[in-house]
Amino acid sequence: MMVGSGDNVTPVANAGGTAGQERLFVSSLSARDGARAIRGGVPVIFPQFAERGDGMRHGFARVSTWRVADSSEQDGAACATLVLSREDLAPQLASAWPHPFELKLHVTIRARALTLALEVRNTGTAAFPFAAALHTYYLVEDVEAVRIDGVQAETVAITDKLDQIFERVGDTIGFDTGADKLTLRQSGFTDAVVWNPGAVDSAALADMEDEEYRRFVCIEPALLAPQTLEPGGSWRGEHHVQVSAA
Ligand SMILES: O=P(O)(O)OC[C@H]1O[C@H](O)[C@H](O)[C@@H](O)[C@@H]1O
Repeated sequence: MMVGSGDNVTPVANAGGTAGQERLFVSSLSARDGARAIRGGVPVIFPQFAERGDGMRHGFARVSTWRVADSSEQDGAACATLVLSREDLAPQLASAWPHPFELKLHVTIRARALTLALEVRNTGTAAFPFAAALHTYYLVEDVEAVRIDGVQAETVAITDKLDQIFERVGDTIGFDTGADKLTLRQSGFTDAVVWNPGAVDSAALADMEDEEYRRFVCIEPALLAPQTLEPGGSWRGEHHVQVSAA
């Protein structure tokens, strides 16, 4: 599952007064039929990150069909809550991860801001460990113009493939897209992952055009060290994207 997929993409922000400007990248070759994870938007990573675990790569949440539990308009914001629980999983996914759980993704979209809040609840009778991330694909004009501040002491620039984990980051990341500036805030998520495949890896990805790597960067709020959730326990991570300047 991802936010901002395909034809019904919702603009995150009107940067610099440009109405309806798309902010999230979705690859032109991405599967949209649920057969594979969507290459773009905001895939929800749960219950494991990448191959840090013995389950499927990046977990099952991004290849499962979530339910829309609620949608509304409040104070000028469009809101929706999406839910995924064990009962929603395809049988082979459910049998591979035998823990009753509930995920809720609260999405709030304003003219110049997007907030995603992910809640994880243990609805079973035994503790389980999990990791999580919101694998946000930001659309940019030219990845080489991107500058990222706040994940390490120095500004991060992307000149080739970059796949880097930044542990224990602060709660605010400055993201200069090259065209304008976004402020990213996160809570609950302790880490951040920055990823761009570069030319060589991009060419090897079946669900991306060879040159599309130039058009995005992933900056992913993440909880990488597996967290143990006791029965009845819950965890919440928030991700807030704000257009701060044109
Ligand atoms: O190709 P995917 O399974 O969607 O993973 C895409 C990328 O996700 C994260 O950013 C990881 O840090 C990368 O190592 C990985 O290549």
